[in-house]
Amino acid sequence: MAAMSGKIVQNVFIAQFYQQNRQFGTQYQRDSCAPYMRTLPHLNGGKLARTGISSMQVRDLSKYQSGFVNLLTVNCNAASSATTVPSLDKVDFLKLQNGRMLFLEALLVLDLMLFNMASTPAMFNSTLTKDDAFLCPVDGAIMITASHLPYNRNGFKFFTNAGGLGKTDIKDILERAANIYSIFLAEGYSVKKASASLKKVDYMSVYTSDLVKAVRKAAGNIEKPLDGFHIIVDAGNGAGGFFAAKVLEHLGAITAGSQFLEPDGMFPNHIPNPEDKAAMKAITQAVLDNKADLGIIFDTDVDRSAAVDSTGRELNRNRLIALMSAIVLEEHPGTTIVTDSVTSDGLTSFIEKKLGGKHHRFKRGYKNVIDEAIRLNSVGKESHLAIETSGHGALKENHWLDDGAYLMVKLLNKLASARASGRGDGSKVLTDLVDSLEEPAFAVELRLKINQSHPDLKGGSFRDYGEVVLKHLDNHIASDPKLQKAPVNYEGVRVSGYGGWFLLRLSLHDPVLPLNIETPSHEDAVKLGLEVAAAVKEFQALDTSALDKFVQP
Ligand SMILES: O=P(O)(O)OC[C@H]1O[C@H](O)[C@H](O)[C@@H](O)[C@@H]1O
Repeated sequence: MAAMSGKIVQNVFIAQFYQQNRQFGTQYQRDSCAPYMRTLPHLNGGKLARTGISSMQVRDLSKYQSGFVNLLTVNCNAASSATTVPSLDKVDFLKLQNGRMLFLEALLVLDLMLFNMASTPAMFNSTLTKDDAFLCPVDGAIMITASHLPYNRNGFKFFTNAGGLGKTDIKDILERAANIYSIFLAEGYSVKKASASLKKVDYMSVYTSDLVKAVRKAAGNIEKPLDGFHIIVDAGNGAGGFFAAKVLEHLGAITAGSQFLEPDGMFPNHIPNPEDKAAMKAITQAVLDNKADLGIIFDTDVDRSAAVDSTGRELNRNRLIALMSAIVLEEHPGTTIVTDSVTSDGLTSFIEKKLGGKHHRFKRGYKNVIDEAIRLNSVGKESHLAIETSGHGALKENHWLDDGAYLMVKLLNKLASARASGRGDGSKVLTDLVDSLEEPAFAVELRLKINQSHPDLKGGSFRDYGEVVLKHLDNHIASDPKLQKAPVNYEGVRVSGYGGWFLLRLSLHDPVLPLNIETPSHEDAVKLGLEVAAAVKEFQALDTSALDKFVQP
């Protein structure tokens, strides 16, 4: 994911663009994203093959917007910002990069629908699946969310069935916004009038009923296939609270003890992130305290998830990948599982030796893994699952939509079908599937910052600098007989040694080189850490303090 720096405009707005790499038809995406061009061709009669993820977010640091998804908030903010309109007419829109103007543009569409609070996958789903009553698939969807980032990092996400937006798309949208804004100024601006065309719909009920149907179907069309199961949801005060009442309870599960279901962008309890230790501790504790069968945790906008079994064993990161691989490989023997780059060696042996599948360890970044799985299929290499240790996961059967709720539905299917076939062992059915996964005794991630203002960068970018560091490390490894470079590697420098491995790579968005180490012991990890420290010590702009602290005797 490439990031551009934010800019302060008239001390009122700060915005940043976050973009991801994309490999698909930018021209088509640009055209399909113009909100007032409603001639988007619908492929396959509405059931659309997805070619990517919406990946542009215009971030707005308004402190009044919370960190979860709420399209109603867009409406309210746009209306309340009307008082600031006069000061904006002098603004260069291309510098503004602010979401409010995009809302003005959206107001020109006919058939504009307001979904209220929704999850990221639900928004995307609305561009993919057919529902005549809701005019779905819609041509485009826009949401406001900070994803798992703090409340002051809200942004706009744009969804079309064709994938995300590129830099040129953003420029194009802002130019159109500038034009439309001048028309508004000339003809008289009225949010009230424009809002009258808004149709408020409860799209989440459409989306959740599909999830419910999927579990019922997997259990042989039983109405309440989870009858009596006690399943706890922790939404971390993000947007995922719906899963308890709208999915689990409809399937017959008891959800007592579920926590932090009420959206609160200040996240007063814990960060909604299935990789976060405090978050995993909170759901684990809730499962144990309530003697529940299973715990489910989502990130803020529900595109990531993880679970906890009845014994309190966390099913996240490599374990969640192993579990999903076991389920998918039962359905599609021999298929390729695409994962991010920081996955364990033990996961590879599990997928390949135990499950008979293929592990394609690719790059970090959910869009990267999904796009790679789509590419593999396009060249005749079958893949049904793309999944990251972060908890993002997408299945071919679900239009390659990275949907944390759908991942959990796959686990529920397993519970429900086991129950239906008389093997009602609760979450043991799941845990047994990953029993033989070998896990490292020691794992750590250290993030080494690049000081972008250091003279050592010689005016170049942090990326260029990071690449030089990686090249240097690569050469260092080649001359060390104790270390072996991974024969196949798509990102950074991955090296085996001392019974474990390390990977140093560039962060997708930050001026940081994350270093992951997994070894049989802390001592072995220190040995690998010392190798890296020796190789990078001459790079003055690299802040190695985290590594230095780690390798200290
Ligand atoms: O490269 P990093 O800084 O570790 O961040 C990588 C992560 O960034 C975001 O959280 C994306 O949603 C993830 O898909 C990605 O894996």
